[in-house]
Amino acid sequence: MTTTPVDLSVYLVTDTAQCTARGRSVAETVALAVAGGVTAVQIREKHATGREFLRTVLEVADVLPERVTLIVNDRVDVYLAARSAGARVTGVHVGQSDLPPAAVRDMIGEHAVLGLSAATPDQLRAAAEDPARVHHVGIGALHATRTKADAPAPLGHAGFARLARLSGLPAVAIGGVTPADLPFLRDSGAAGAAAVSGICAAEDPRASARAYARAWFGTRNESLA
Ligand SMILES: Cc1ncc(COP(=O)(O)OP(=O)(O)O)c(N)n1
Ligand SMILES: Cc1ncsc1CCOP(=O)(O)O
Ligand SMILES: [Mg+2]
Repeated sequence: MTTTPVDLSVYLVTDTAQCTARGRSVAETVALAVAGGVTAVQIREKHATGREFLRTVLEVADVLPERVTLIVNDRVDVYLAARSAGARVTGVHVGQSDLPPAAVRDMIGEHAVLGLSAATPDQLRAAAEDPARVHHVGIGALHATRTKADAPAPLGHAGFARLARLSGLPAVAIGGVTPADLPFLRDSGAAGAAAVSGICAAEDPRASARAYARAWFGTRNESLA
């Protein structure tokens, strides 16, 4: 059983209110961020109706090149509806209070990518052992964040590195992540770094995404030089 290969290195998680406050739609923000070098995008909608959420996913899928992974936060029904509509969506991200991985896996099928939030050694162990084949974990909060009111307490670099070492699955850092964190995260074995406000609330999402991509890849990738 295989899941789609994905590159989570520079992972944009969207926030509609932050995009709107900058006078841009989520899809416009994503298009700029992709031009700047993000490799994965998660659509996260905490206040939208199902219909609005689906519309946003379809709009984003339309502007995404095939190489960029598209993940739906929380809503398996929205993921399934987007797939039924022919959109290229890669998977779903759920947290510890959302549907359990086994229920999600049953609905999304064997090939879809399943991400799970984990903030403790027990949660990491359970994720790695879960027969639902969790693909990767989101570990946070790295730093304090104003984007998610109920985010777990900040781990700091040392706390993240300890959890990433314990994780049997690829680990993405989230929560207050800035480009300055990326060399440390990469060196501590993270599979990627996720950012919301650092890109959605930026004056120039393309330049901001580029700063994350350069910090992660260096100038190995000539298009980022
Ligand atoms: C990559 C990534 N990691 C963690 C989260 C947080 O998910 P969750 O704990 O379910 O919280 P909400 O995002 O649903 O508020 C994430 N979304 N992405
Ligand atoms: C969704 C989520 N999960 C843990 S922290 C967080 C929000 C991160 O937002 P920001 O990158 O703006 O700090
Ligand atoms: Mg969730």
